[in-house]
Amino acid sequence: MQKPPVNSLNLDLLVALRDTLVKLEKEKCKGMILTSESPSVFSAGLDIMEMYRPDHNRARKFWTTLQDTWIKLYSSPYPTVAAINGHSPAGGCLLALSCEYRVMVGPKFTIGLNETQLGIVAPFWFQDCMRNAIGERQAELALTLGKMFSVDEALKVGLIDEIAKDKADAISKAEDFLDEQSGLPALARSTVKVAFREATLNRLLKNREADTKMFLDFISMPKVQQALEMYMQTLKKK
Ligand SMILES: CCCCC/C=C\CCC/C=C/CC(=O)SCCNC(=O)CCNC(=O)[C@H](O)C(C)(C)COP(=O)(O)OP(=O)(O)OC[C@H]1O[C@@H](n2cnc3c(N)ncnc32)[C@H](O)[C@@H]1OP(=O)(O)O
Repeated sequence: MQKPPVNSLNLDLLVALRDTLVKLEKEKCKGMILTSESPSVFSAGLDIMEMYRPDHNRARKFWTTLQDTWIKLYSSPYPTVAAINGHSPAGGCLLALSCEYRVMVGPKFTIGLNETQLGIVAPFWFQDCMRNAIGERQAELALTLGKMFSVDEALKVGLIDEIAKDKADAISKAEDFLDEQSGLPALARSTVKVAFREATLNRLLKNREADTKMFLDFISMPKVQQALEMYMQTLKKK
């Protein structure tokens, strides 16, 4: 990802990500490493400006493109690794969680689904991804708190798989993971992957329109708009 300053996921970046994932699948990609050009941020998550005082049609397109991107990434037949070389809150954490393996550069960055802290709610499929990685108990604790994990904490709870000392080390560890996968029969590998992920995928696939409506209704609430405005001001003041 290369959208300075913080790879916030606006409609344009999501379209680019989705189209890339579609292309990789068509071209029978052997493996993908998702990382960031930024030296300190993997992705700041959803672009707050897409949710603040939104145009209804654009907000709908934004959300359905996010759903498309997640579905493509989460169900990709080829192996995927997140080389998390910076902070990874909320939607950034979702992207990492949707890969099969996570290597994160330590020690100073943080990762987690922090939505509760902003007065917004992580959608059920964000929650499912966290639950699938760290288990029901730890996911409930993390999500209700909106906890951002340090790299050490993330490793301990199973949110990431390995710690790297810098980006080059993260990429090298990610390549090791891909090398290990490359010797396996591709169809058997992808069938097992999708079997593990099917229930989570189907939950969104069967409820896409309801999920979109919930998002649009939620961001139309004055209280939510107020929370987003205050949050943007805090970020700008910083
Ligand atoms: C009842 C059922 C309800 C169902 C609800 C359905 C849907 C609700 C939607 C819920 C989903 C939300 C998922 C999300 O992803 S929300 C976004 C959450 N993201 C964050 O909280 C991250 C915020 N950013 C940061 O914490 C930091 O920026 C950082 C990533 C740690 C990087 O810090 P630093 O390097 O110091 O950079 P700055 O803070 O100075 O930022 C630079 C620049 O970028 C702007 N910015 C940062 N993050 C965002 C963002 N997410 N969106 C838009 N813009 C962002 C920041 O304001 C600065 O701008 P200026 O240079 O103009 O000041």
